[in-house]
Amino acid sequence: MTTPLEARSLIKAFDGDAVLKGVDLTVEPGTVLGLLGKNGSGKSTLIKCLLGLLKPTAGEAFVFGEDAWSLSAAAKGRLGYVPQEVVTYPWMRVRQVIAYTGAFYPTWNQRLADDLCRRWNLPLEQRAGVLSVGQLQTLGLVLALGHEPELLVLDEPVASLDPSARREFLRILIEITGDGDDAGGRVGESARPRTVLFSTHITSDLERIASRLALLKDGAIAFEGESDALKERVKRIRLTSRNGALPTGIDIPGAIHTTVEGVLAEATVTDFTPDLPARLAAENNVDVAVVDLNLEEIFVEMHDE
Ligand SMILES: Nc1ncnc2c1ncn2[C@@H]1O[C@H](COP(=O)(O)OP(=O)(O)OP(=O)(O)O)[C@@H](O)[C@H]1O
Repeated sequence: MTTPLEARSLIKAFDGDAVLKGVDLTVEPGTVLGLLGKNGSGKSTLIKCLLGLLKPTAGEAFVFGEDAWSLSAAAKGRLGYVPQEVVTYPWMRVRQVIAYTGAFYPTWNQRLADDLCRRWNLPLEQRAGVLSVGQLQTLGLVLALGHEPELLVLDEPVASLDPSARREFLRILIEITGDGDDAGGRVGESARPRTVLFSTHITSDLERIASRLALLKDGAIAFEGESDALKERVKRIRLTSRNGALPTGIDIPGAIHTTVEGVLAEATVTDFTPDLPARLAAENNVDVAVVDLNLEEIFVEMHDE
């Protein structure tokens, strides 16, 4: 099976200012990869370079093994993309926009599109130009899902959705990316593996649906892997002195944000290993407690480094 998306040493600079400084990223078939990064970290830029919508300054991007910059119509047909700002034909009614888009795809599933519109309460007779930002984003999702793409790329897909539309969207995403007998689920009945790349700031959404995470930081991928692996690697540790005083200059390997207050020291470590607590305890005459962090806390810690 060909790799749906790949970036190799991707560099993108605007007016000589590099936003992406050498990104290597492979999105394997069947994965739901959440792309996480601060505002302005380059998530949209990376997505656009990956899809051939922006020309990289250097490096390469591939979609289904094809050079993203000269993508064939066949590869484009296997791909669904929702940009951060959905642009459509304002004078058309929602129903017409959907029919117009569907006409481009031999695999268009109108039943699926109708189903999604119903579930997201899209006003089919409304002119697209007067839709709210959230409704427009929902329409973008219908347009991207209607041809049952193998690869879905979503740039902050839920940013403008209200909580109930967001929940419904995530439910649908879980359905279509479900594996085994449920592949395709009720939405789209094909059993093709679905690969999803989506960028977001909303870490709780990532926690629910992403099988893997990529953290974009300082123009490169700071972490790529299963979210559980990230949680195993990044922990907060609390050291309490056993004799009323902490040694000066405690050396905690991989520590970011160390605070010392009286007999208590706290640090976040980015390369935690199970033997670390016992080692620190023995070396410093302290009691060590390990605190698990959720993705949001990890995101904040790693960016405040
Ligand atoms: N066409 C462009 N010309 C000049 N600079 C650009 C262009 N597109 C993006 N940038 C700059 O690149 C940086 C990254 O922008 P990008 O939109 O990729 O970030 P992002 O991570 O998607 O941000 P957000 O989470 O806020 O959407 C920003 O500083 C932005 O100003």
